[in-house]
Amino acid sequence: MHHFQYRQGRLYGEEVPVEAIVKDVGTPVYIYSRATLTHHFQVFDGAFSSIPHLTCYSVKANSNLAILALFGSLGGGVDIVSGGELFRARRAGIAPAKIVYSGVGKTREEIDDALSEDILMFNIESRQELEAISQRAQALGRTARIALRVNPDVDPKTHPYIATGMEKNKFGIRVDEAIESYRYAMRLPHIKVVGIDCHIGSQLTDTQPFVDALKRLRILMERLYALGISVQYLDLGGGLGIPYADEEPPHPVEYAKAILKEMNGLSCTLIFEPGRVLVGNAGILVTRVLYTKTTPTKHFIIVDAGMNDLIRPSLYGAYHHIQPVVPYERDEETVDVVGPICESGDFLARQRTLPRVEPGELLAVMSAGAYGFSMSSNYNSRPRPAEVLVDGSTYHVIRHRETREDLVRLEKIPPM
Ligand SMILES: Cc1ncc(COP(=O)(O)O)c(C=O)c1O
Ligand SMILES: N[C@@H](CCCC[NH3+])C(=O)O
Repeated sequence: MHHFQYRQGRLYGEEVPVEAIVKDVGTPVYIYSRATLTHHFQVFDGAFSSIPHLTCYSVKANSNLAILALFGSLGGGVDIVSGGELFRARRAGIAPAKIVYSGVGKTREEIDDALSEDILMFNIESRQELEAISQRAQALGRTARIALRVNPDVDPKTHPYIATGMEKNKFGIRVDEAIESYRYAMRLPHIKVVGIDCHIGSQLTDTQPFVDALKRLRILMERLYALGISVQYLDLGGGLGIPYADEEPPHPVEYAKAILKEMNGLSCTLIFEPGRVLVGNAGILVTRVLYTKTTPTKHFIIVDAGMNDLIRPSLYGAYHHIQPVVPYERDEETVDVVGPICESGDFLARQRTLPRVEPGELLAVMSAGAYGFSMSSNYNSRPRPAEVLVDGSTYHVIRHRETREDLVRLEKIPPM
């Protein structure tokens, strides 16, 4: 369910015509719907209302302060993976007691910042990291609450670049090393073992891998319990997929049912780190057609958004539905929708059947709310797009379009 629908032949974000936003803000522009974001959060969070839990939105999916503040206002916490994300979360008013910190490469400076903020929990990904956090906590006179991120070695059946819970991935600690690591953690000064964590991958379209991972974590928890180590938090990560094309991922309620069934009376507070499922279909990227071009083998639609603005098609071969902002009856053709970047890998769609579009026309790239702006870059010295949050019949620019001055702001020419 999302709030980007046609009304009287024009695409709207909630009550606002997309063309009106473009007239004001230009293209390319990311547009998000507050009603959709709110609905998605409430459905996900509400699905677990029968047990103690904390929904920690995964900041990397879309890191705009307005989005973080919105989820914060709905009772959410956050999952962070860097000092930059910690800074954003705090700036958006997220309480440290609702922040969990994952990631394989936390630096000393980042660890110190998170210790000083007294976040809820570090999700530890290696022995060396555990030692580093213990040392820093001791040096700062703090106690670090920790969970070990366990790699349960289950196949999430997703794109290999975004599978994280298999033995060959860099993430987490192997299940058979976990017991020893927990015993070790219990002996370390200034470390308080409070949880167990896993995150097996992203864009999962089946509940089974989540259930399989939970089964393995349960067994581990029981073994830990037998050794006198009990944990208060069970963090199951994120990963629930969304429909981009014809995928049929489980509804959050179905996902919750499968998890709650497998919990089977296990008593602890569940933590979730959903990203994509909350924001993916709550955002679109609007781009303008610059030119069309036909070669002996192809029709190209050249638009003003490129792989620097939305890298998912180029990086993962990901599908994003593309539709005209003002649709009307016309012939269709099979096209490549490409950007202005000087790379043949710069495309938003390949071999796609679309209505025959004209230069100047607006296209909406759907399902662009997750890993869209947050993965954008300035490649080819392109200022990054504006971001807009629609709220009923009004809208707010929640990030201004970058300027050319922004591009060179941090650069300096040394004496020549
Ligand atoms: C540790 C961790 N938690 C949560 C997420 C969010 O994943 P998703 O956007 O698939 O829900 C990710 C990204 O895959 C992650 O690496
Ligand atoms: N960036 C990926 C998801 C990666 C999740 C990070 N752990 C995507 O666009 O699908």
